[in-house]
Amino acid sequence: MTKPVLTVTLNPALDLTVSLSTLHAGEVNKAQAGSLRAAGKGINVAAVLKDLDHTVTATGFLGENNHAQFQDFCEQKAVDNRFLFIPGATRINVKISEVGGRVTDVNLPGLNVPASYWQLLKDNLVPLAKQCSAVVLAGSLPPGLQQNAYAELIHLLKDCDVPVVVDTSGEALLAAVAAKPALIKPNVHELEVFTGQPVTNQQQLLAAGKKLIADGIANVVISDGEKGCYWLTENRIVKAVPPLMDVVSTVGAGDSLVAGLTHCLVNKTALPEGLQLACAVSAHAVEQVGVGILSAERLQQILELVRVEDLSGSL
Ligand SMILES: Nc1ncnc2c1ncn2[C@@H]1O[C@H](COP(=O)(O)OP(=O)(O)O)[C@@H](O)[C@H]1O
Ligand SMILES: O=P(O)(O)OC[C@H]1O[C@](O)(COP(=O)(O)O)[C@@H](O)[C@@H]1O
Repeated sequence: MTKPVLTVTLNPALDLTVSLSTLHAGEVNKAQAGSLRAAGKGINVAAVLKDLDHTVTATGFLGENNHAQFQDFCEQKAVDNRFLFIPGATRINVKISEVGGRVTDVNLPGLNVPASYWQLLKDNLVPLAKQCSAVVLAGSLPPGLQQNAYAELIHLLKDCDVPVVVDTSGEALLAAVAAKPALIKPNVHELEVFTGQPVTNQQQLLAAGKKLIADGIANVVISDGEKGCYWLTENRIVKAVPPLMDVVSTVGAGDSLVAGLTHCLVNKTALPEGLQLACAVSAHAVEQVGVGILSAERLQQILELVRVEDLSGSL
């Protein structure tokens, strides 16, 4: 039996998605539909990995006042639930989804993590990770944690012989990169913040990616919304471009890409096939509210329409 993937969600969220035709800011808006789902980056990654047939263990922090939906999620998806409960309520993030695909996100800071619970999470991490095939650290850091929190976890995981995948932003990403995880997945905006340089074309994007490779990150994947994604390694650069999709909501596209990339790392799927699959998984996410593989047939249809390009010549 294959080993599970461990996902770590330090700052989960209940995503309140409201769908309306057009958002009028500053006015009373009537929504057509709404839903509240267990989410946050690592949880979305866990959901997609399950659909890609991985066993998954999930840890992180949940507020003890409103964890039912997360517990249900783990039960329904058969995810091994190793969350720690902390005082208070998990944040609710609001996603306003308009016809035509525009999404307005309102994300709260999250629940304060007391120092004793952070220590407990770190104490539990290594024994869990030693049984796993990969560890995914994903999402923003909640109040109470230092910006080097992911870097600390990466250092702890060095003894476990598992690839560590990181998806975060800002200072947390900066500190994490210095600790050298196996794979990072910034989007273009996160890359601009990281480098302090504009990334407005492919040349600038590749230059920033190559700098990260030179800094010792083995796999740098840069996502650029509907324009697709790039996977850079020391000796290869591959680009994947998704087909034109009917967008329902782009929330969770990045997390789905991370799940697809983790799947490829664990299965040692070669490039360019790996990026083609991960790109298809992420494009499939925009056809739905939430994340997941709705059917293997649909994923296959999208996969066949993803264009891959080898840019290794520009190394
Ligand atoms: N409108 C879209 N149509 C098709 N695929 C998309 C679309 N938006 C995102 N994707 C896919 O999802 C990936 C991640 O999206 P992106 O918006 O870059 O990530 P993040 O959510 O982290 O900002 C993209 O690289 C692409 O493969
Ligand atoms: O941890 P952060 O950065 O605040 O992001 C949390 C939000 O991002 C999501 O995980 C979606 O992320 P992506 O759209 O980047 O895949 C939401 O479910 C959640 O509300």
